[in-house]
Amino acid sequence: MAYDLQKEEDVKEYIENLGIEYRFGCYQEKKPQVCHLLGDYFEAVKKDFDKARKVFKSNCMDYNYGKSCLKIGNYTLVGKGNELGNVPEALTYFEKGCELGEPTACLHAGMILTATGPAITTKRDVPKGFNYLKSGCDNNVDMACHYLSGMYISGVPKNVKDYNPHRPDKNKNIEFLIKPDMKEAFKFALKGCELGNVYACANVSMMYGKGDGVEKNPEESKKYFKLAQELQNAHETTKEIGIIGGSGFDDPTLFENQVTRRVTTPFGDPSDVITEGEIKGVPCALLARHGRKHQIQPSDVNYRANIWVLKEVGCTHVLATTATGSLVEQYRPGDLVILDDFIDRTWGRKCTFYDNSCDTTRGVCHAPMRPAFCERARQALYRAALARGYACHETGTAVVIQGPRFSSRAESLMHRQWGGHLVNMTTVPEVVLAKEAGLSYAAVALVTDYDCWRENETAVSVSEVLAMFSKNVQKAADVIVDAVQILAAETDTAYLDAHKELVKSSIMLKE
Ligand SMILES: CSC[C@H]1O[C@H](OP(=O)(O)O)[C@H](O)[C@@H]1O
Ligand SMILES: Nc1ncnc2[nH]cnc12
Repeated sequence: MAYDLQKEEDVKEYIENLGIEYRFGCYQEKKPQVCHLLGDYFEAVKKDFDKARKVFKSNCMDYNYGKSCLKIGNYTLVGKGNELGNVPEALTYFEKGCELGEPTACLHAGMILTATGPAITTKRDVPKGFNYLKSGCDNNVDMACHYLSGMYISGVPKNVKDYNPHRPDKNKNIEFLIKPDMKEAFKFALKGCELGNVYACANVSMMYGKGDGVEKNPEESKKYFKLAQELQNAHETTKEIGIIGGSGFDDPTLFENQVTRRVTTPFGDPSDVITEGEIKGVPCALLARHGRKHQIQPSDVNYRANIWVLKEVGCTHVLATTATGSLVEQYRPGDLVILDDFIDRTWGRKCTFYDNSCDTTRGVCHAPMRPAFCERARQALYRAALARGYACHETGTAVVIQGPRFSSRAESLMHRQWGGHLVNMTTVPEVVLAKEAGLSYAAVALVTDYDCWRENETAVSVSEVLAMFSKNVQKAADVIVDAVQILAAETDTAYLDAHKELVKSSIMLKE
């Protein structure tokens, strides 16, 4: 029958029939391509992730369909709901997917096998991982080529602990599994760039500029720099929105068509995998600030890698959640607050990209902190909260303490006197680094407790924070989901350029 897809009833019927057709094609006719479509249907239309997972798994294992192996690998890597990800199991699916000719699965298998860092639970096998990455790159996965290029730029040490990323001169005598080789690095960067990877183009430009692995050529350097800029701008107008989930907030089921990627950065590994997908059609990327198992304490979070990775996957905005204590009576547990300022009480955290540890961020960056947060992103969060009818305060100053301990009573009273409304442990340096990265950044705080300043009341505890957060987490999720839509619908994006210009004008660099 012919459907008029302008009509709601026809669309509904069409979608139902599609489900029937896919079930028939998969269960009766046993066609793997149709089973994959059925999995997508369960995931994207029915939002029934358990069914989708079962279909993808069986289609990978029983019918050897590579694309389904990639899907079930991603599901297994991220975990779902309260179920945690299982990296070794995910790896088996990616390896199988790669062997079945699905090149993105090769990228994921290669990244897992070569990755290092606290979140890695698989045995490192660099030669095997290298081969997977090579196969991904040979089959035109730009990120695989970029990753290989990075391996050759720095070399891959046999023992990661021997390696000093900031002092190349100290690495001369250590044993490498892959020796630094700028010629190879250039070859892979060039291919990554040709495939449209902005960071690979930036590396090609750098190598031509310095004569690293290729003859020095300022003209070519400029050409590739321009290409990198163009690719970056093209990315940025697509408005991918990064979400940093704080304590109690890391729900990838918000996403449609999700894939996960384990991406590293010049500043080390981010807290966990990046989950990319869409929220009602808007491209988004989610990162759990403390890792999905909440295994990283506030002062050990690699904030630089977290912000960098979101920028690297193409985010223009970052919306963050944070669980906060209240320092004033009117900000009650359960309320939302859109942060507009902070007082920094942290110490020893890496709070700038511009410390000469990375070639792409040279000079000294004196970023202005008034306003600290992006006003447009803040307003999007606030409008979203109001439209939902949630108790939400339009402004609030967060005192950011070092943690992991909570404040003493005397400190809490002092923070109140300073004019703080809220207290947490993570907004600095996250907001500062987002500013340096030229991103539009805002944070919705969920008030979980009254810290410890009130007379005759027990002091805050982790169980209180988590219980309050989980009771109200839906509010934070709703506000983020709606703010994503508001930001994506905006046509005047001059403020995004202003963020980037601000960074440029804040950098001091003598040529
Ligand atoms: C779990 S209690 C303290 C912890 O909660 C907040 O985390 P996040 O900002 O990531 O939501 C607070 O900043 C502390 O890190
Ligand atoms: N009272 C508090 N102090 C610091 N961080 C917090 N996160 C939630 N409540 C907090």
